[in-house]
Amino acid sequence: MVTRIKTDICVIGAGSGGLSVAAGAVQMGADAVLLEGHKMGGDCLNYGCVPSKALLSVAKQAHALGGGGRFGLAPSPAPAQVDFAAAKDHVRRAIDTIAPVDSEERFRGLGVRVIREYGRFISPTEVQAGDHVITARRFVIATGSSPLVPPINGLDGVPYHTNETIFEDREKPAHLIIIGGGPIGLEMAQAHARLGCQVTVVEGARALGRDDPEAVALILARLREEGVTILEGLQAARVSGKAGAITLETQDGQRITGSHLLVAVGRKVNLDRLDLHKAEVEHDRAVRVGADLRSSNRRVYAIGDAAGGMQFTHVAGYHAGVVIRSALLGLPSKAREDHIPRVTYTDPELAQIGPTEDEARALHGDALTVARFDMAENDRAIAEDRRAGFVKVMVLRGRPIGATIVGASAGDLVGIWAMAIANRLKMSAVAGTVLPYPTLGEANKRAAGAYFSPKLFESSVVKRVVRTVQRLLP
Ligand SMILES: Cc1cc2nc3c(=O)[nH]c(=O)nc-3n(C[C@H](O)[C@H](O)[C@H](O)COP(=O)(O)OP(=O)(O)OC[C@H]3O[C@@H](n4cnc5c(N)ncnc54)[C@H](O)[C@@H]3O)c2cc1C
Ligand SMILES: NC(=O)c1ccc[n+]([C@@H]2O[C@H](COP(=O)([O-])OP(=O)(O)OC[C@H]3O[C@@H](n4cnc5c(N)ncnc54)[C@H](O)[C@@H]3O)[C@@H](O)[C@H]2O)c1
Repeated sequence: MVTRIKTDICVIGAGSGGLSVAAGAVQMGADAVLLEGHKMGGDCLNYGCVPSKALLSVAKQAHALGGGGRFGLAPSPAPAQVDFAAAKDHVRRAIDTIAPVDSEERFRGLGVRVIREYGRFISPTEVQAGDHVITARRFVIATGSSPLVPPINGLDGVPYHTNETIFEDREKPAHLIIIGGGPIGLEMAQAHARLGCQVTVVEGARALGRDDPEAVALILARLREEGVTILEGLQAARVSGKAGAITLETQDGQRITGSHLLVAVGRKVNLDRLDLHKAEVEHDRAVRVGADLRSSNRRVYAIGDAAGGMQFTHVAGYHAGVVIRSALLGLPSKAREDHIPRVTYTDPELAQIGPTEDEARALHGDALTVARFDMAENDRAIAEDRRAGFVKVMVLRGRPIGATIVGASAGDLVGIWAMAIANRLKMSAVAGTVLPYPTLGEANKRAAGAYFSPKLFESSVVKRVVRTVQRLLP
């Protein structure tokens, strides 16, 4: 028998974006229904950010154990003796520790009606989930994305991992072949290499191809030093073999044999189950939305990965805020992308916000100034021997529009530029901030200082003024 529910807001998908909308909605007094067909917490908690960062952290510890020699500590064997299954226990513990925050129980407690079924539109104003039919004033599609599995010859005949299975596997791969040198491919490459696996990355174009080439070169050099083989400009064309002995053949005929295979070639938005045509919601590879995140059906919003822009947890959370303002308060609300940072958590980390140097030069030509500071000159980086990297800031008419940071803790360091760009602050706001010494964060202030140095120290006008003032002073 069908149960009919009427609500203010029906959220489809309980991942990073959907959970934030549902929690915000009930806490602000709206009635909300939340649909989830699979695991509460979505990709980030179960198959994405959390397990990948947990595995990277074990790998970092293992790597550190092998690197004491340069500090005069008795060197341990490198790589450290790794209990791979125990590393996966750490991954599981991290997920289990966070899971209650995203759980059905917590959301029911907040007052959200949670239905553990996949939802599909049956009309422009109704969604069916199991034997529930939900009529809502507003719908939010927050269905996320899944690993894209490319049509590589033979792939369906061999066992392979995606991000949905690799974190579960407790058996240490002797040789992991990774198709795709994007953030997933490279994070997993470094994690596995540091845990004692042989790793080969096969990348069809350029690894981390959307990022600043100078920063990427630094990361690839580090990965190669650590033993990762990275083959660029080689499309995977065919795979064959069986568990434990998988051969990948590239388009130009090179053959690589490994024990395990990870496919990490991008994402496919989860739209298949939604019957979007019944809701008159237009889509291509994602739901088509405007800056207000509304689709062709004004009652229906799309957020996070489903909205087709930047695919990050913090973007899904930011979208949730935009939708809440519009759907709950009826206020005009638009999403921006210019102030959104992204970070790849290799070691060194790579953080980017706004355009890269090349992109900014193409957009603004001679009006652009690039301010830079090398981590090698940061006292804390020297003290800790973490000197690789730099801060580069793209500046237009005195305001930062982009930043690239590569180096230790780049993901944390980029925060100050995220704040500056989000609030359209001037470079003087960063240059004029006093930061504690010695911190890596001072590199940001020094980059801002580098922007002003030529104006201050190479200006004949400044020199003339100072000389005049000095003559007049008693
Ligand atoms: C390996 C990996 C590492 C990552 N690392 C990071 C990182 O470090 N930092 C970062 O910011 N981002 C990272 N990401 C990206 C991040 O995970 C996603 O951008 C984020 O999870 C998107 O949130 P979302 O709410 O759009 O979708 P999701 O979190 O994927 O949630 C969507 C939910 O909708 C459900 N669903 C789908 N269809 C339906 C339906 N019809 N009815 C009901 N429920 C449905 C799904 O089961 C899922 O639970 C990573 C991704 C991967 C794969
Ligand atoms: N730290 C983070 O925030 C983080 C980490 C992981 C993933 N993510 C999110 O997940 C998204 C997906 O990551 P991803 O790494 O899977 O995708 P991606 O699209 O960023 O990279 C995939 C790579 O695979 C290559 N490729 C495609 N087909 C190929 C083939 N047949 N042979 C060889 N190479 C091929 C592409 O050239 C590309 O470089 C990211 O863009 C990001 O939004 C974020």
